Amino acid sequence: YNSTAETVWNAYTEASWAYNTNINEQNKQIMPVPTLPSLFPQYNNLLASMETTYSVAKVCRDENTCLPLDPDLNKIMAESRDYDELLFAWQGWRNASGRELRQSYERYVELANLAARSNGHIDNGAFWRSLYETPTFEKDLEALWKNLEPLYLNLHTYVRRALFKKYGAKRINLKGPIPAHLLGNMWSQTWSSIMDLVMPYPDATQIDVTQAMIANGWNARRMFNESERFFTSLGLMAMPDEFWQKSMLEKPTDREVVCHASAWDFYNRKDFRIKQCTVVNMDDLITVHHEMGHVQYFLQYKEQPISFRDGANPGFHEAIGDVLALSVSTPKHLHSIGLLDKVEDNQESTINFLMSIALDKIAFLPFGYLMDQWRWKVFDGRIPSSEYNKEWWNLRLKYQGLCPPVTRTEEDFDPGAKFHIPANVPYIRYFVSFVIQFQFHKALCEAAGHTGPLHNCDIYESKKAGKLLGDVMKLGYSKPWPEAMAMITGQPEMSVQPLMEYFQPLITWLEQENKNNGDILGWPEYSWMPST
Ligand SMILES: C[C@H](NC(=O)O)C(=O)O
Ligand SMILES: [Zn+2]
Repeated sequence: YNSTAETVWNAYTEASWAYNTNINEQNKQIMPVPTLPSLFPQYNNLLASMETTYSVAKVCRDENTCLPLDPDLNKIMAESRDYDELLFAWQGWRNASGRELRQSYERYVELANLAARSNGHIDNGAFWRSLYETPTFEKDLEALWKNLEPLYLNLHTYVRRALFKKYGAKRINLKGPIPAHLLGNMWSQTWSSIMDLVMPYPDATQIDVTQAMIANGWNARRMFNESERFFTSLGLMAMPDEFWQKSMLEKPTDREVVCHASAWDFYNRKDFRIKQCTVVNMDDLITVHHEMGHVQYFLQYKEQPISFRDGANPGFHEAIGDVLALSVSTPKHLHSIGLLDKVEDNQESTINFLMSIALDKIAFLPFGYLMDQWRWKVFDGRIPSSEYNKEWWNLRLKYQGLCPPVTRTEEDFDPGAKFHIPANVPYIRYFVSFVIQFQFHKALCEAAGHTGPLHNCDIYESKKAGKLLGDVMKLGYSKPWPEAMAMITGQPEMSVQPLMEYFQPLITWLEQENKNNGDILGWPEYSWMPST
């Protein structure tokens, strides 16, 4: 089986790569040709066409200026502070992507459930959850969220106050949800792009790495080289030559591609690639480490039988790169690679630094949690297609405290405006990753002999930390993930304690700040919407 599967999976992956890096009819046909005797050629075709619709969608200002998501609309969402310009990009993207996908998605749900049932699962959501081999998985996740919710509520209240200062009372209700297009990101999933609006201490150290990267002439290749250097500094593996020859590290100018970053295993133990439309900024430097973490995992488990060439659970695979990025993001490390001119070790700089990390890591948690809450209910029928968008916004309100800036209807299909929905990529893996990556970080910091606050830890050059991580990656999917968890952290469970420890100084500061401002946590005026 192993040798046959290697051949067949390699062929399919090559065909899929050809299509993802050059979207055209011919490559699409080659991909659904059932290299695997697939029962569902129409299923493969439907998946390909949904991913194509998403990846080629553009928003036109006028007949000769049409903007793709990557990099143009993402840049507007991150940098514009003009309420109406942000609304143009936000609404335009949902019209061009989500709306166009609603019909296909309804068919996809039927076929995905059919495929899952043909493999013995009650529905596709059950199949996705089965990969965690944890009977109490949903209960465990809810318990993690309940522990994290107070942290998110404090951040939400603080950011809402800052946006109130910027956009005023007509657009921000201090007792209501936040309009979803003002958070610096197309999906409001990470908020670090609005750090300038929420900076706790503007006179203290502020980490604007993007300017430094540009000023120091960084390019995509440099970003990947820096990431590789961090991995090898831990005694982990360098990228094989084929990686540098065959990866797509920048957006081509002569063809359509799927820009959403991804890492690829070609199942021949030699060929591993990343496809990323890299932009020179801090966000993408973190993404580079995220994707390189996937390739490191591929390299570490490549001698496993093909059935075990996967993460201990999907969350493990998403966490590896992010763990290293936690070290790279420290002022100390950024200074050592010439991206920060001075490191100040005082309370104000610490709060600024923790805020910049929290705007990505804490802000993300409710989004990471709700994405598959919505899909699990779609797959098991609790959310009928007639309520796709209503239930999506109910979850966005319940967990993220967001509201749409303009009225939504069932003509819209806002979940379809997020890559993973049309691309059939599960998402709870990122919620799991954002919790366990702090457990891994704490364990590796201890192995590296770090003393002092967890948020200052940089495991750079620690061979002990590298060995701890490498030994677990070598297992791949061959052992139950609690065993892998225990190998790293000394205990088998997911826990929010390391995350809370990391952010403790900020938690204290946020609680005090919100009290000083007389602000409430949450959004009791839940039906409020901004006046258009
Ligand atoms: C968090 C998730 N990361 C990824 O797809 O690699 C995302 O981008 O939405
Ligand atoms: Zn990933």
